[in-house]
Amino acid sequence: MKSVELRNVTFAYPNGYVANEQLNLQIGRGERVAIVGQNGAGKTTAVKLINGLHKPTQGDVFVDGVNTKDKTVAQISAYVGYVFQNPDDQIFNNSVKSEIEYTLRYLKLPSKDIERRVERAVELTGIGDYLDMNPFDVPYSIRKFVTIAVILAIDTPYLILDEPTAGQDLIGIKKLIELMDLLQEEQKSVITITHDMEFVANNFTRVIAMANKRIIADDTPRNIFWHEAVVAEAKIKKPEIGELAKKVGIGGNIIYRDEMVEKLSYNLKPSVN
Ligand SMILES: Nc1ncnc2c1ncn2[C@@H]1O[C@H](COP(=O)(O)OP(=O)(O)OP(=O)(O)O)[C@@H](O)[C@H]1O
Repeated sequence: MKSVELRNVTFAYPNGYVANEQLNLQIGRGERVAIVGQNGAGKTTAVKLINGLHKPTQGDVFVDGVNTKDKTVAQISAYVGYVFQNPDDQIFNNSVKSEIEYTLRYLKLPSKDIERRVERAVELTGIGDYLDMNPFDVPYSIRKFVTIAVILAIDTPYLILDEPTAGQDLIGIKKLIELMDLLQEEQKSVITITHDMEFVANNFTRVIAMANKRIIADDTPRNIFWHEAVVAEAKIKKPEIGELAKKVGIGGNIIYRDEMVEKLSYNLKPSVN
């Protein structure tokens, strides 16, 4: 099966700080996965292992069966695209268009192909009005879409989005969801780090919870959000509806508004007897 896989992976930064311990994880093509957990749990470190920016101190990372230790970051980035948490850490060209074109030119793709890829990435991210602007002059929410467009144009089978909803309004979030749906239809994998639990509950079926350098759960949103020990250890919050259901003592491990409405209307139905 084509997948990214972490096998018994431990990673220590050059200063000796161990940020990931004994990670085991497999994500197949076409899967959509959310990684959640407290600040400093090791989420960003883990995804940087997937795209080869970090190489494991112990254990192995495979991308479609190839060990990342045997490849350069540039080689792996043709398979795994990483959209940084902060777009300013990623952007270095002086126009939006040249930012999107940069890697494609580096890869020496034919100009017709570059044009086609840029056009598609721009259309999918809706940034057509900003192409000639300096990326640092466009609003933060758009700048994030510029960095997403860069990765879309490279057309990698795996995409990592670090905090994609941060700084986005409802329109931006809707655009992101449409994008993730489309990528999934194309059998591409989207791996998303996020602190936005509503976004997780509504858009993912697989959630990986991290705490203290380790993966502590890999399950559905409902099982994650109603596993109180996981919620406490990963320091995550249930989606608001889940919190409310817990407060008012409604059973059923609710995490969605519709479930809440259904449960409440059922409870309020007059008894037949
Ligand atoms: N270059 C580095 N050198 C040493 N320690 C680092 C380095 N980068 C990160 N760390 C440490 O590794 C730990 C894990 O960081 P990481 O960024 O992976 O966490 P995270 O779960 O993504 O957190 P957040 O949600 O805040 O982004 C943190 O304690 C962080 O301080």
